[in-house]
Amino acid sequence: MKDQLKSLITQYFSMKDIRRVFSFVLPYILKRWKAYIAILLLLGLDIYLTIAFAKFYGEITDTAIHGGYKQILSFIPYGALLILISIASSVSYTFFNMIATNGVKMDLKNHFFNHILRLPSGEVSNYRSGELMSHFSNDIHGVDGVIGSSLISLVRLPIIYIVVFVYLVNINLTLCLVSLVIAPIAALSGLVFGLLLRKNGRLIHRLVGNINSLLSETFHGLMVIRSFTLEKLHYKKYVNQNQELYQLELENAKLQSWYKTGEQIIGSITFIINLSIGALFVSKGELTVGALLTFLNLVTHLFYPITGMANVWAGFQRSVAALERVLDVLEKPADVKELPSFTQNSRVNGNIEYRNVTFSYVENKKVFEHFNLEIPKGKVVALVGPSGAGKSTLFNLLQGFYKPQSGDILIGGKSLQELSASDLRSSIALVPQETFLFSGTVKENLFIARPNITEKEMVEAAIRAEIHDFILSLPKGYDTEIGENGIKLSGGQKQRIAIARAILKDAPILLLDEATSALDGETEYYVKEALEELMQGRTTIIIAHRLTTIQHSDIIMVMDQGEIVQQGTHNELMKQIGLYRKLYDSSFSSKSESNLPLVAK
Ligand SMILES: Nc1ncnc2c1ncn2[C@@H]1O[C@H](COP(=O)(O)OP(=O)(O)OP(=O)(O)O)[C@@H](O)[C@H]1O
Repeated sequence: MKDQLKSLITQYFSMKDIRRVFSFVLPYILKRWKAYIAILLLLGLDIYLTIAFAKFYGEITDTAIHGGYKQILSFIPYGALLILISIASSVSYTFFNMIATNGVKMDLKNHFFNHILRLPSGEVSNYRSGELMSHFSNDIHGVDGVIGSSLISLVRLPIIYIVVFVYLVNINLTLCLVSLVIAPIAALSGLVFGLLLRKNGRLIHRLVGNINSLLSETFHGLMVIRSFTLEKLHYKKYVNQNQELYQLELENAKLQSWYKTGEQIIGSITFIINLSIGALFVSKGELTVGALLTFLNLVTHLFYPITGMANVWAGFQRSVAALERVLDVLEKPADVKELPSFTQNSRVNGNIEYRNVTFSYVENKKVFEHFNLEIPKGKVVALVGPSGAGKSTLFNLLQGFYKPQSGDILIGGKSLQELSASDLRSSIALVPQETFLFSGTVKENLFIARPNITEKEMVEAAIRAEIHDFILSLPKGYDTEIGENGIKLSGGQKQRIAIARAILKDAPILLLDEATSALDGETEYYVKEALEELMQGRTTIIIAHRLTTIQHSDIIMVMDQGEIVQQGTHNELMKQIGLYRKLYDSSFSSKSESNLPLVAK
């Protein structure tokens, strides 16, 4: 317990975390420097107005006591001017503070999104999507504590304290010294409060991240949850996490209300003591009523800058707790400098060569060791092999999603290391097993293939992919909404959209991850023709499951445990005793030849 408290206190005063957060937000603050300068100037005005108003109350009171009606009237224009300036200052302050706070937050979110898009695939797959969402929806907002008005308070509070102190010493030194006794109490209570809030803040951010992950997983895996009747279990999990969050937030609210009450009590005590002593001075004629009023008006400024500074510090702590989760992601090195985008002119083509490649996703579990494979330009190569042989990994490596630990991958003699992600990925069209459709129309989903696609090209591609008639049968044809918010397509329909995308991308290298079940016999017949046409003149690698595809490929590579164990044409391989024949026989024993899922799973 003692050690825990000690480490909490050490953390609380550790400048390392604060420095980490500041060095991160500083460039964003500097980008909005005009707004920050404006806020600083307005703070000067605010300090002037604070003193001016207090002086105004005092003087008008003394005039009311000693002077006449006419003299009081002469104060009115000055008072009105002060009010006008105060309104203008407050409106401008809100405006500039909005720019300084929300502008920084906007830039930060953009940067964060950009960074995630550039992170290596292996890194991103380690994060739960709900957790990443939570960084955007929750954690980044924690930056409030170190930017905008919170940051300006670092300058504002000490200045206001000094200015008011000097001004009040001039009014009455004794009263001023009495007020100073309160300062240590205010400082201590502020620090304790910040310490406790930091601890809770960390727990709350972590819990919100977990809750978001649970929600995201639940919605993504709803079918699995339903088929395994996990609804009750997931509901209980959610309720428990929510309850935990509620307790933490309740604790936070209690802390804050205690702190506010304490602040009010100390403020009231200071006020009463000052009023009593001040009244004594007034009765002795050492102080005018107006001067006492001015003093009482300003004395809170000897108190709240201290608690305010403690609050700012607590705000820093909360921000550190929230932002360290974001920083953990941001400090991971990105894969590419620029966000990749489609390039037409610097696409690559040629023989594809995996040269002495050693690769593992996780340490000590090599998928490939000194792996070699050459795929001739313009040929169709089918990869077959049992599950886990490394077929998909070959695709991942070729597209640069993962980098080999040693060895090299070359296209047309050029190492992938020399190619930009834009050039590499613009050269490859992938038809995956599972097609992802974005929320939007059919047209939008086809147009993502590359920029500047014409309507004519789009329709031609859809006709070739045997999906045009189906699209026309949809309520709004190519303008029908599909994806999450729209009409749901079958696996086969989605795959044909993916083929149309590949046709439109018109890339020199084609990667097909054949689905075993997405296409029925009839559709396959049509799609096969489209695919065969698409493969013409392109270097094609197919993770093949169907006999028809395998038979029409130029070379079949049989893979097992990260190695090519056999290669040749279908007829050549059938003559050999080996894995290919084994896979073929086991698949054939129960299936008809026309639509054959060949690869053993
Ligand atoms: N993202 C990943 N992280 C860690 N290991 C992975 C990852 N993806 C694949 N693996 C592992 O790498 C090995 C090769 O997997 P890969 O997906 O390339 O096989 P495959 O031949 O395509 O299998 P399938 O036909 O079942 O898709 C497997 O042992 C698998 O568990």
